[in-house]
Amino acid sequence: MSLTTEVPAGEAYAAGIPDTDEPYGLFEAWFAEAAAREPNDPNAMCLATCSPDGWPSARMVLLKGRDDRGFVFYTNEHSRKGGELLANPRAALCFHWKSMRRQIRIEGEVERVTAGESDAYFASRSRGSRISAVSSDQSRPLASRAEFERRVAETEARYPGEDVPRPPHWGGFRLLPRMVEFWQDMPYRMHDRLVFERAGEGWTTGRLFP
Ligand SMILES: Cc1cc2nc3c(=O)[nH]c(=O)nc-3n(C[C@H](O)[C@H](O)[C@H](O)COP(=O)(O)O)c2cc1C
Ligand SMILES: Cc1ncc(COP(=O)(O)O)c(C=O)c1O
Repeated sequence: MSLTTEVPAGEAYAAGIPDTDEPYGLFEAWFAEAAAREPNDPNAMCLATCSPDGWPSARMVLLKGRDDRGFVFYTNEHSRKGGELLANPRAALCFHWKSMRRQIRIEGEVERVTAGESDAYFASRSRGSRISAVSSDQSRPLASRAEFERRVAETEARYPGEDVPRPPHWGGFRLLPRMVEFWQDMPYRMHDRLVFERAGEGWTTGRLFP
């Protein structure tokens, strides 16, 4: 069974989302199409977190890994999102691929990835991005751009070689989905929505009114 349909450029899909009994195959099919079509960052997703007293916040992050456990992104744990995730480890993700008129929403609990996973990902980043991560107190007030540039120069001087160690507060989170919803634009706003909810080791599935 094919999980995807060719996207007519700039038009809505004629056919709806195919029935399937688990979400990951369909996610991979849509993600592969997005990677082939989107002009940049097909892995960009909106991450929503919530403070323990109920204030939500949302920002974009990049998906850096996916397996049967969940969806992985990397950030600074001292940031606003990091603090919220550590205090209230529940989150939501939202992909929107404009050229394909598709959305995927994912919700679930969040856990830290292992230090080994974070080390491996950090080591794969460019030297400049590692220097930047070490130099940035992400989400803290910054007096001026010059202050950040001075910090970057100090970090470069401290680590002249390739080895730029991962800060202990910089690492990955994995969202373990308990809900995944696929949304596809259809003519006259008669969109198609296919939702999956975790049920033990498997999934229940159904459609929602658009
Ligand atoms: C397309 C895009 C991708 C981004 N990816 C990440 C990311 O993977 N990790 C990250 O920490 N910030 C990323 N950012 C920056 C965040 O959106 C945000 O500005 C920053 O993490 C601070 O968020 P916070 O104050 O809510 O913690 C990205 C921004 C954009 C626009
Ligand atoms: C501050 C920050 N950290 C991490 C990332 C994750 O992406 P990468 O590891 O490719 O830099 C991004 C991406 O935009 C980012 O802006």
